[in-house]
Amino acid sequence: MASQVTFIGAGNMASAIFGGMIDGGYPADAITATARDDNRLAPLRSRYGIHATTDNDAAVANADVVVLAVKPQVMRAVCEAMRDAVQTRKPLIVSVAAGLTAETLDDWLGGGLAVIRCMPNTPSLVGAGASGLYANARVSDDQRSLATTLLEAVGLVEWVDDEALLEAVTAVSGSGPAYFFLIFEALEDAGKRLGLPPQSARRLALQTAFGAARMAQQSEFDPAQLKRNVMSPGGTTERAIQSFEDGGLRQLFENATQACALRAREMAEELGKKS
Ligand SMILES: NC(=O)C1=CN([C@@H]2O[C@H](COP(=O)(O)OP(=O)(O)OC[C@H]3O[C@@H](n4cnc5c(N)ncnc54)[C@H](OP(=O)(O)O)[C@@H]3O)[C@@H](O)[C@H]2O)C=CC1
Ligand SMILES: O=C(O)[C@@H]1CCC=N1
Repeated sequence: MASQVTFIGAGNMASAIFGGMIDGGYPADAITATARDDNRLAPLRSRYGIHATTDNDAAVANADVVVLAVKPQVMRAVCEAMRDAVQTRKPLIVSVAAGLTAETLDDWLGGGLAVIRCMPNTPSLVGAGASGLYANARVSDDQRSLATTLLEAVGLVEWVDDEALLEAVTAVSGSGPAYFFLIFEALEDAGKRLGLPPQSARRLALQTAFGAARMAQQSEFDPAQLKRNVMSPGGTTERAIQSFEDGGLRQLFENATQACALRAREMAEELGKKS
C-alpha cells in the first residue's frame, strides 16, 4: 500500500510535487494537503482528487510522511502548533523550506524525528526540477528511498552528506532558475535592439537556452568543449565569448552564488533562533 503523504501548505512547491507524484502514478487518495484558506483547497480536490483540509493536526494523524511546504517565516508557528500530533505519529518529516536546519525543525516539532531537508526549484512545476536532499541520522534507508521517489516525480534528485552543502545547492539550483530567467531577458532584449521583432527575439532566445541545456545533458562532451564547438576560429561566437570573459561574467557568477549562500546562512540564523 502507498505511503500516506501529507503536505502542510498547498502553494507552488507543494502542488508541483504532489502534481508530479500523481502524474507519475502515485495514488491521489494517499495524498493530503493543507492550507489556511479552504478556497485554495477546493480546486485542488477537484483537479487532483487529493484529500485537502485546513486542519493540520487531522492531516498529520495518519501520515507516514509530512512535507513541510509553508514559507520559512511562518514555519515555527505551524510546527509548534502541530507538535503533539507529530509526536503521536512520528512520521518522516520532509522540509522544502529555505534556510531552516533539520535540527531547528526537529526542535520545533518536539524532537526525536527523522528529518529530510530538501531544496527544490520552481521548474518542478513542469516536471524538470532539481532538488538537493539531506537526511539527519534518524532517517532509515527505506525513508531515503521513499523521499527520492517522491522528489524524482518532479525532476532530478541529488543527495548531500553535509547539511551545509544545501547552501551551495540553493546557490546553484534552488535560486538558479532566476539566473537563467535573467539571461533570457537580457538575450531577448539584446535581440530586439539588433532589430528582431519582440516575439521572435523571445522564441529564439528560449529555444536556444532549451536546446543548449538538452544538448549539454545528452552530450558525451563537457560544456567547455560544447562551447568550443560553436566557436569557429576567427568567427562570430569567439568575439561574443571574448566580450563575456572581458566583462567578468565568471566573477559575476562567483559573486552572486557566494551572496546567495551567505543569505541562506543568515536566514538559518535569523529564523532558527531559539525563542
Ligand atoms: N519558490 C521557490 O523558488 C522555492 C521555494 N522553496 C520553499 O518552498 C516553501 C513554500 O514556498 P511556495 O510554495 O513558493 O509558497 P506559497 O506561498 O505558494 O505556499 C505557501 C502555502 O502555505 C500555506 N500556509 C500558510 N500558513 C499555513 C498554515 N498555518 N497551515 C497550513 N498551510 C499554511 C498557504 O496557504 P494559504 O494560501 O491558505 O495561506 C500556501 O498554500 C517555502 O518554505 C520556500 O522556502 C524552496 C525552493 C524554491
Ligand atoms: O529566494 C528564496 O529565498 C527561495 C529559496 C530558493 C528559491 N527561492
